[in-house]
Amino acid sequence: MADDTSRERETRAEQAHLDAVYHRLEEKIDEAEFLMNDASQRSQVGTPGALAERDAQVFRAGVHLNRLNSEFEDFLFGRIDLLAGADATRGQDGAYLSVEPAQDAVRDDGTADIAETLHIGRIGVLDADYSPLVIDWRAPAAAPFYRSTPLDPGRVVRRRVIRSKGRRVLGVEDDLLRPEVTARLDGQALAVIGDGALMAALGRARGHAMQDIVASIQAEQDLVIRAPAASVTMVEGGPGTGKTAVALHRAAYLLYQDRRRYAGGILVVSPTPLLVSYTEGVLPSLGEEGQVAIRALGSLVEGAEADGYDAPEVARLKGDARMVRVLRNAARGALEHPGTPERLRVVAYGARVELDAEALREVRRQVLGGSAPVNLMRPRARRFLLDALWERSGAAARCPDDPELAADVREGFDEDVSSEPEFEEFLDAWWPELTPRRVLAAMADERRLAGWARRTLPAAQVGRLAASWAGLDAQGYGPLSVPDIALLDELRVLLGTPARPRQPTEEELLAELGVQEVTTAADRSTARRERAERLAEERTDYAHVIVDEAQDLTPMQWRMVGRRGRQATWTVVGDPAQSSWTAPEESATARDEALGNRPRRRFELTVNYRNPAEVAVLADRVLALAMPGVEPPRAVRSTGLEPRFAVLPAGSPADDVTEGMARTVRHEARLLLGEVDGTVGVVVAMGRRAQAGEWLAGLGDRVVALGSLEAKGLEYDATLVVSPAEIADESPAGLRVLYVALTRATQRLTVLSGERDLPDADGVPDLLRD
Ligand SMILES: Nc1ncnc2c1ncn2[C@@H]1O[C@H](COP(=O)(O)OP(=O)(O)OP(=O)(O)O)[C@@H](O)[C@H]1O
Repeated sequence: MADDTSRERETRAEQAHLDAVYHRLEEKIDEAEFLMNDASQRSQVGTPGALAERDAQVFRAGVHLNRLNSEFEDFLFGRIDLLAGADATRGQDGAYLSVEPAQDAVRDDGTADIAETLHIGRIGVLDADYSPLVIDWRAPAAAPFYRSTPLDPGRVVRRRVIRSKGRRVLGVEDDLLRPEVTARLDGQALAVIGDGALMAALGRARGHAMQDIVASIQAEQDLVIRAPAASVTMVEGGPGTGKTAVALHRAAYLLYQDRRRYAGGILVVSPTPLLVSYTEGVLPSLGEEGQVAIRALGSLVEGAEADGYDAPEVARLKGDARMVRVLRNAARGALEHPGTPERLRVVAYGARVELDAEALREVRRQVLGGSAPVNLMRPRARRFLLDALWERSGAAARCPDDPELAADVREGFDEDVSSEPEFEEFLDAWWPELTPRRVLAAMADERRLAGWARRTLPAAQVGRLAASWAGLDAQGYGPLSVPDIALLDELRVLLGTPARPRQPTEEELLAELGVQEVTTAADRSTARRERAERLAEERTDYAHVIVDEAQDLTPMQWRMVGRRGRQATWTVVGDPAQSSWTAPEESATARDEALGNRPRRRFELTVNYRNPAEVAVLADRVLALAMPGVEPPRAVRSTGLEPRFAVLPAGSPADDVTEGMARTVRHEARLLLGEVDGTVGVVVAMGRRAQAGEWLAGLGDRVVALGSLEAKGLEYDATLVVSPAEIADESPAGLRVLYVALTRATQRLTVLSGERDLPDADGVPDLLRD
């Protein structure tokens, strides 16, 4: 361990490097600004070639300035000191390419010289002489910063994490990867400061936003982040192993590595809006914005947004792949509605022709014999109606023998009928253009739904399903739950969207009027940006799709997500032991269908960075009940703070809200708030969500109440888990949901039991006893 003076000396040395980096950044900002000015002066020139060049320059300089001006909390965060490499070629970023040390890098007496020092940061910066001042964390030369371990150090002797804020270096933490070597740098012995950066990072207080882990990515995580973008990268790992963090860093890595390819957009699918807002800041902190869309499962369909939950049995039905058949029937059946006309009367060639209800039913049956989406069958419906009318009119019998003449007569008949406004009105009412929402609204009618679900869903469950949509109006607007969004997406495909004549753009209208467009470069760049934003919003097919908490996607949700990455490469991260979906095998089948026969690469993460060992031990008992035989991840940290067990006041039945329960939860939450600097999460059964929010009123914004399903993916410095038995009993996947609840704490855990939990004399509930 180094003394204070060497700590100060090392910090000062890093400060000098950071000063040099900022000096260089300022030079580059000046250069970029000069380019911008120069470009705008060239706008006077006015030839088309010069204008295009000016636009390109302004664009490049703008991007550059933007990146340099970004507020980086710790722009420079790492450093590695390396032995001489086995070969002496340099890569594009000025660093030596060799991963392995030269044979004579370490002398026989165990001494060695540091041959190269690399600083690692959020973006790369070259000095004026093209030597690397900072290496981008995603560049190949930065990989040893993450990959080297004492077992396999490669050229790295010392790995250093630099903590800084703005332009000030606050401190350094070192790991010595070759403790057996006595290394010298510029003639001085290599100092080693602190106990390593990982523990320092893990111990810090949490806020309501996830932090990036760029300074302390571990080797097994780095393998995933930098895995080649081959078809499907599957990552499994227990709670707290960094799956979400790794997935987000991988998005940034892919963009760095092949920006052109991923300009097609990266979609990150997250289970809840809470997790979306928790993770949203990570990519901007890595210097990436714009190309990555993080969306909750309830926000994947344009124009519909849901964050509500259904009762477990209803959610189970809505997620089941059998819903496809029900929806197909509904999409067709919903063509008939209370106002559907039962008779078609037209005048053709001066005579009245009529189709009655029976005839219309037969025509509808024939039209639906096709396989096209329902809304796209309208032209077919028109044709079949005309055929039926022609048949009924008897005109066929009076037709001339000459086929050409006969065709003319028939064409005249069709035109005659079609020109009647009544015919169009009839068609609109008889084959209306359906929207997914309208069909969902139709499914709220239990009798109709029973017909569409016959032979598919058990009759006894249809009523509950229909009742879940009772709040929708006839157009399908009203409260939606998250599983409804996948149903709307399926309906969107089953119904299809008829092509509409394209509206001319404003520019085209102006051009038609002979008006010359007069715009500035700034106007055009705004227009370009707006167009890009609009495209991003409308985008439904991505170049890469990352699915977080993949174990929770229902078969219907896999179908929805699969449609967004038909040509994509994929990263799928999850943990079967945390699945709140009741039929995980069905989900796995649906996942395999969505991913098709693309080759898979599998990775496993094995270390729990979130929970202290004291918390993990307790959670592992529930894991053993929920998934016997599954190996839990290894917790790397221990705090010496045992979880606390408290019991609700005697006589307050756990399934009845009482003053006592409210008081106890409040009291325990307050205790935890006093014990940690950061956040406190109070996790209750879904049925208690609303009440729990009220219990905590006035305790400030460091504490939040969560239903068990909402806790997915999140973490808090301290967690209060209220009645494990209530959480476990709430659904067939309840034990796995409880496992999620128990693995949210980074420091402290309190478990509060009611009578139903059968606590022992120490207050330990039945489910958590050894
Ligand atoms: N290498 C690392 N350095 C510092 N912190 C890390 C590292 N890896 C993970 N963490 C931290 O551990 C915590 C858990 O990470 P994350 O939420 O990504 O795990 P997860 O596997 O997605 O968990 P869960 O399955 O419970 O959702 C986060 O606070 C994350 O910042």
